[in-house]
Amino acid sequence: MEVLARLAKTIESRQGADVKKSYAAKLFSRGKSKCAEKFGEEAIEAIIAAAKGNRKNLTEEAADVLFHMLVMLTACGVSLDDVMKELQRREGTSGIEEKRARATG
Ligand SMILES: N=c1c2ncn([C@@H]3O[C@H](COP(=O)(O)OP(=O)(O)OP(=O)(O)O)[C@@H](O)[C@H]3O)c2ncn1[C@@H]1O[C@H](COP(=O)(O)O)[C@@H](O)[C@H]1O
Repeated sequence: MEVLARLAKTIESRQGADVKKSYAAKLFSRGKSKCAEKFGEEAIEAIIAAAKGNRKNLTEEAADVLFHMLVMLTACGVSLDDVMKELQRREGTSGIEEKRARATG
């Protein structure tokens, strides 16, 4: 978790940085749609690794997914803290129960 929080801070600090020196800055400079597209590409690569049952490859692709998700969130003005708060709000509520409440409510 500490690594993810540190990475989020590093990524935030790359906004407006030199695109020749920072990959995150390069993505930001291409706009939020491009950041979202890259996240989608990495997610698909993770899906393929999972389907193939390749644990090493899936671990690497999952790291790419998390990195690109943080870039996308930052580009859209959503912080990791915002997402953590949403997860915290959901803590203790079963997904099954939540879905049932949505269907009936
Ligand atoms: N965790 C990562 C990380 N994971 C993946 N990547 C990069 O994500 C890219 C994905 O590769 P692709 O082939 O899909 O993309 P590409 O072909 O380079 O780009 P496109 O032309 O397709 O847009 C590679 O360049 C990887 O190096 C990362 N780049 C940076 N980080 C972290 O982010 C920090 C800030 O990085 P910079 O912004 O580069 O300073 C670094 O210190 C790292 O901790």
